[in-house]
Amino acid sequence: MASNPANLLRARWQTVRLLRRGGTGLVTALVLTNLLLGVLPVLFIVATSVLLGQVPAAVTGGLGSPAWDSLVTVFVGAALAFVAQQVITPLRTSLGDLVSRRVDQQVHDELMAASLSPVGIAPLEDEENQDRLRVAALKLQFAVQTPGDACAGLLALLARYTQLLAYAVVIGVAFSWLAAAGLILSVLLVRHSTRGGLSRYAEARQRLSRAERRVHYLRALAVEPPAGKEIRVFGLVDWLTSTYRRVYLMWLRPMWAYRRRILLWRYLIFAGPSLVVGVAVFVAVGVAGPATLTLTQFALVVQATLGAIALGGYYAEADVQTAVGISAYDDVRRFVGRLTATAPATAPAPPRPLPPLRGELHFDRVSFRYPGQDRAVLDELDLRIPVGKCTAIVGVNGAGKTTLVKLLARLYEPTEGVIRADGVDIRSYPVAQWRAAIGIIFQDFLRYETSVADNVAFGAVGHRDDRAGVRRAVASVGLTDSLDRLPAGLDTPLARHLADGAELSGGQWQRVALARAIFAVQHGAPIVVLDEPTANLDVRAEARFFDQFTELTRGVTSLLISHRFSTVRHADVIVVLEHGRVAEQGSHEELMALDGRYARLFRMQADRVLGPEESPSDDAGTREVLR
Ligand SMILES: Nc1ncnc2c1ncn2[C@@H]1O[C@H](COP(=O)(O)OP(=O)(O)OP(=O)(O)O)[C@@H](O)[C@H]1O
Repeated sequence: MASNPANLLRARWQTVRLLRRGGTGLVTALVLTNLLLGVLPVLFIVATSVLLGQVPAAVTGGLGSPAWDSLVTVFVGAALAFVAQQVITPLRTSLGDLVSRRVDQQVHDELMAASLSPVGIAPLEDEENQDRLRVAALKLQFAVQTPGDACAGLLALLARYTQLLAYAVVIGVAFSWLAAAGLILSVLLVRHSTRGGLSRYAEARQRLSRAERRVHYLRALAVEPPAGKEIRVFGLVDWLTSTYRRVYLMWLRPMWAYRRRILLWRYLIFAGPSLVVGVAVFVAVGVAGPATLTLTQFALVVQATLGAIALGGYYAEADVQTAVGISAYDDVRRFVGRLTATAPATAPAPPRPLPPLRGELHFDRVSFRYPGQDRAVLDELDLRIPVGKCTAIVGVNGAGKTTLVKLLARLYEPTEGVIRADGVDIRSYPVAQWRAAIGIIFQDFLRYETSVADNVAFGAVGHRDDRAGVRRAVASVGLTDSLDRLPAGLDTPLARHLADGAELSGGQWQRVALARAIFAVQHGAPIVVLDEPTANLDVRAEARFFDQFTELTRGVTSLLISHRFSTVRHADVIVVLEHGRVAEQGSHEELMALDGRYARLFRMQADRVLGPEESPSDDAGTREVLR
């Protein structure tokens, strides 16, 4: 959150507007309870001061005298004011919690809607967006000083400031308006230092959020099961504890410096003068009071002055909540704003329905650079993928194979050039419709913590009820037997921590993902893309999968990305990608005959399988080995 006053004011105003989401009835009730909590302490000191003033007359009049009766009435009034405060304070807390949770729920919805809104994923990967989102989402997730808390805190301030105003009125009426104004001024000065300091503190925390992210990452390494294996096996405990300590201090030391500068010095600078004013008023009351004031007035002014001075401090129910919560909501707003401001993928022509594909997918001089990166991953790539055939893409790590798939799925748009389907720019089709035409299994496919059936059916979510189709897809990847052994078959949730949940092996998960792609094909996806589909499969499973896959994807345009040549060689066309361009393209036989990069890579892998002496020299033999 930017520290300039205009931005601060804007952020506060946004939070005030957020209050509407708490519901009119609930917010009104919270406003009223806060106003009451502002007035009741003042009523209490008025009552007790009057009580004190009436004591001499009541003592003189004795039990049962009118003065005594009046004393009792005032006492009851004071007691009522006291009891009402005790009753209303927890009520205010509960109402505040309700408003807070209601507001937070809606902020969560806003955040999710915004995160899901961009057509591609580039805005989600933006570093600044990530930092803002992480901080705001963490606060929301753990309900720590959330935007909702800021709303409840803002209303809690009503109670405090109403009280301050009422004390000032009491002092003005009973003693001196100048003293009242002086007191208000001194209290507001201290408040300014406290609140301003807290806002800046929240801002400083935002500035150090990257360092904080690293602290959280290292903490997670220590406590989360996936990292637990390697940390122990590689003996990384000492490394982890010392790195954590170093990184934590790298975050904490500037935080301490900020705290000293922002909180301590600000407090001393502002609190000093205000203390002088407070003491001056108090001395004036002490000196002039006994001569000019009645007993009631004297008690009233002393109590009101003490009460007002006590208000010049930190408000536990409002200060951190508003400072941090307002900053959290500002982060959410900025994140949402940046995402919605991201230009939607431009359609060069009015959207049109997707006709059946007949010819080719063409990456027409496509260049691509990831946002914020200098290096072009794809460089005027000219690649033609024949429709209805199986094309394999090979290339060294980082050659841009997965990037190519992300562009095809329109998760990013090319920096230059156009991707065409049968000559038509794919951006002229509605993005949802285009994506529905592609079944993609990414290398890092998602393992949804839901049933096996859902994990498969998410390949064509519109056909989630097609249990027979799910079973067919599962059978085609050879998973039927293993799944039958699960507690609830296809309905078994794939997460150990869920009731009756199960955990699958890496290879079983990969088969589930492949079944997802097959399910998409069953439901008419004309293009299927598999990124490293067999990396976790054993040799038999791989061979079986390809027999089935060829059968099931007959007529479908399939794209295989793999480092395993036993997978690649099944393709009709093989493309070697290098430095973001096509280096070679042809069938396995053609590329072997060419004796270029592909042939070299192929032989290298054969050598690894059998050793160079046994490595078959002729192509037919090599094929046999790698099958
Ligand atoms: N989200 C991203 N932001 C920035 N750079 C990225 C991103 N994703 C990938 N890259 C970079 O783009 C380059 C190509 O990555 P890509 O994943 O397409 O390679 P690949 O050919 O699929 O590699 P591999 O065989 O290792 O899977 C790499 O240098 C990588 O560092």
